[in-house]
Amino acid sequence: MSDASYRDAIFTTPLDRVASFSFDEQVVSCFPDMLRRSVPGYGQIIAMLGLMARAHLRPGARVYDLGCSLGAASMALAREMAPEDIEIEAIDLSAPMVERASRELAEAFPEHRINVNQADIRTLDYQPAGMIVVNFTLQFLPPEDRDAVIDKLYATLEPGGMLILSEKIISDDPVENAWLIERYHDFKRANGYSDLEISQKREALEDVMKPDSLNTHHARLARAGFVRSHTWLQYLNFASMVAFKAAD
Ligand SMILES: C[S@@+](CC[C@H](N)C(=O)[O-])C[C@H]1O[C@@H](n2cnc3c(N)ncnc32)[C@H](O)[C@@H]1O
Ligand SMILES: O=C(O)C(=O)C[C@]1(C(=O)O)C=C[C@@H](O)C=C1
Repeated sequence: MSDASYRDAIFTTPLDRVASFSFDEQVVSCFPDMLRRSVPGYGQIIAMLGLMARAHLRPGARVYDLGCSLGAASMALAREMAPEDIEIEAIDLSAPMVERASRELAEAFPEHRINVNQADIRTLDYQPAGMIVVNFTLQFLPPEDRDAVIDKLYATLEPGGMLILSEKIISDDPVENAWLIERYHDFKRANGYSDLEISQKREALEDVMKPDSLNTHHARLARAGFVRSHTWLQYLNFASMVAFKAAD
């Protein structure tokens, strides 16, 4: 497969039956364009990851990139950190994502210690880490599995460790929620998606992606043991949170 990135045209034609969204070859081939045009704040979040690592990571510590897709977060971390200062474990369940991410990361950062593995973040055998990035991945797990994953990530972090959790969110206030979704659809239209593409994508995601509210996320983080968590970015119905484990 070529590494070229194509324009996302997956939902441009009317479909008799819209299949559930999955991270297959078709999505892989247009994924950077899809993220850029579909996730408000995506570029800003990625750009901050290296700076967060610089500010908080113990030199040489392990960092997990969970649901790494094509490795954009790992790339941002490697760009900012010297090879001896970071060891990256990038994990994804999708074979085509892992195949392409491992090739591109090895080409771009031959000196860095970056392992890309196909695995389920719910059952992964985690090793101690200083930082964990979960960028738009938790939302794809069944809601009943999310508490246990966050508990595992808490246990994986070293004292003083940091979790970055980015997610599509809902608002607990129905009026605010409807407004955010309407403006999000405006955002997509402004980025070249048609009404048909927007509605078919929405249908495809309905059964596979169930966003939580920020309150639910922060309550889950607190319950897991994180000493503090806050939302460091919100752009429409997309947000990124940071959570810290207490230093010993
Ligand atoms: C929206 S994408 C993540 C984008 C990526 N983190 C970035 O910043 O560019 C969600 C990814 O999570 C992966 N994923 C979904 N469920 C997973 C699971 N249980 N274990 C590992 N990866 C999973 C998908 O294959 C997909 O590549
Ligand atoms: O297009 C949407 O409606 C989205 O929610 C965007 C979103 C995401 O939030 O992860 C959904 C699926 C793809 O992984 C890329 C982006």
